[in-house]
Amino acid sequence: MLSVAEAESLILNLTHPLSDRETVDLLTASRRVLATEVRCDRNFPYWDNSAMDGYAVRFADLQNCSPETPTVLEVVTEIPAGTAPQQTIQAGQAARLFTGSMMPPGADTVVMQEHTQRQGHQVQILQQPKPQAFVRHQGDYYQAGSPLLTQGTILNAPEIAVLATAQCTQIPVYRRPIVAILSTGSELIAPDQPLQPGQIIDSNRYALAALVQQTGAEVRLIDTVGDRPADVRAAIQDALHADLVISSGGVSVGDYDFVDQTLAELGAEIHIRAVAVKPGKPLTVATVPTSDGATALYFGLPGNPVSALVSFWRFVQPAIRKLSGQSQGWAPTFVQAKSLQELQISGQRETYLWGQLRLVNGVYEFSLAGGSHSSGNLMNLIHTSGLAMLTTQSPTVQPGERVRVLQVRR
Ligand SMILES: Nc1nc2c(c(=O)[nH]1)N[C@H]1C(S)=C(S)[C@@H](COP(=O)(O)OP(=O)(O)OC[C@H]3O[C@@H](n4cnc5c(N)ncnc54)[C@H](O)[C@@H]3O)O[C@H]1N2
Ligand code: MOO
Ligand SMILES: [Mg+2]
Repeated sequence: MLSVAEAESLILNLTHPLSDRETVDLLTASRRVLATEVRCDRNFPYWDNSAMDGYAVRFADLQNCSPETPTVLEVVTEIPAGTAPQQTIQAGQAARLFTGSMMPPGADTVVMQEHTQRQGHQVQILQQPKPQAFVRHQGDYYQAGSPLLTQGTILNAPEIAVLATAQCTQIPVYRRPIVAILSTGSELIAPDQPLQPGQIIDSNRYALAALVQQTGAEVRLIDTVGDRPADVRAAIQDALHADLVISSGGVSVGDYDFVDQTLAELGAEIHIRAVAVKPGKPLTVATVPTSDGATALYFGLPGNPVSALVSFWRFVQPAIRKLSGQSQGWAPTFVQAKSLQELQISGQRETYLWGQLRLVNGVYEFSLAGGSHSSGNLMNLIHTSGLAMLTTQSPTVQPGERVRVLQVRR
């Protein structure tokens, strides 16, 4: 059986970023992935400007200014923000200006208003400034033509602000991956149907749809299918129009587990059948030829609700991130946390225990979910924000000891 690390690297090697692009505007760019490098042909700040409401002065005019020995300057012009200075400041002169106002030629320093006393057309400078004080110089923060944003960056508020400032209003991004979601199982009913003995309400469909959306991909729901080979085959063929397929159920060794067999019939190359991980041991990863000559990446997740979610977080989410064109940050985030309880595993599989991860006074703390850690128990998954990882080399963690925790972004 493959180790988790082997499965992870195999999956990432099988995942090829999409190259199709589309254009979005600044208001629809959130969480999209930039498909090109962006440079700006302007400096930032665009021009020297004031960081304070006050007076633009010539530093050379000022000597040992204090309330007792103020320098008196002639205020020859006013420069409201948004206007261009009309006048060069000469020796003995000052300009009234405001935060964001352009610096006038001749002036090199700003004195904040609180350090001045205005008297008609004159201003007294009551405190000696440092040379160039409160001037935000052209190009201090960014020099025209240098790289600004790299291809593959996820666009969040800071990056969108930068794009707006660079006057980049039509933004090339990668198209979102389309992810098909398919639940298999003759026992499954939809949540709005009456429950008959032996049936199970399909929860994986909804959990996986939420996770796929949170990962920035587009969901394509395939009709839930019973454990009949012909139906499973038709459903998988339907799903293969997507870039990536996630099915749940039917990947173990039971008589009604038809996913692997169906994939093989469809010409798939099956790369993974099981991983030494708990929960989530039966995991099918395949590449399947599609009718239009492309290849879809197929994840057959185990049906148990916890196994399906943990497999998604550990293996599928990184693949969707890579598929999306993100240049980095595909891998799950692991942090070192202090365990609040004793953690213990048995058996030979790398094991993930779910619970809550909190940052308390700068230290991550992991609190194990109460109740049964069974892969069929989705009830105590509520509020899960971390999965503590225990390996066969160190199968126990004492309260207060450190443990690696996979951070589940909420
Ligand atoms: N003899 C063995 N039996 C099992 C093994 C094994 O190694 N040998 N592995 C066990 C493990 S571990 C897991 S995990 C499961 C995986 O089973 P399948 O992927 O084949 O899934 P199913 O048999 O179809 O269902 C398992 C379980 O999950 C429930 N389920 C399925 N789909 C959904 C859904 N959409 N929403 C909610 N619940 C779902 C299903 O009713 C079953 O209870 O196999 C073990 N068995
Ligand atoms: O590996 Mo299964 O996912 O433990 O229940
Ligand atoms: Mg089964």
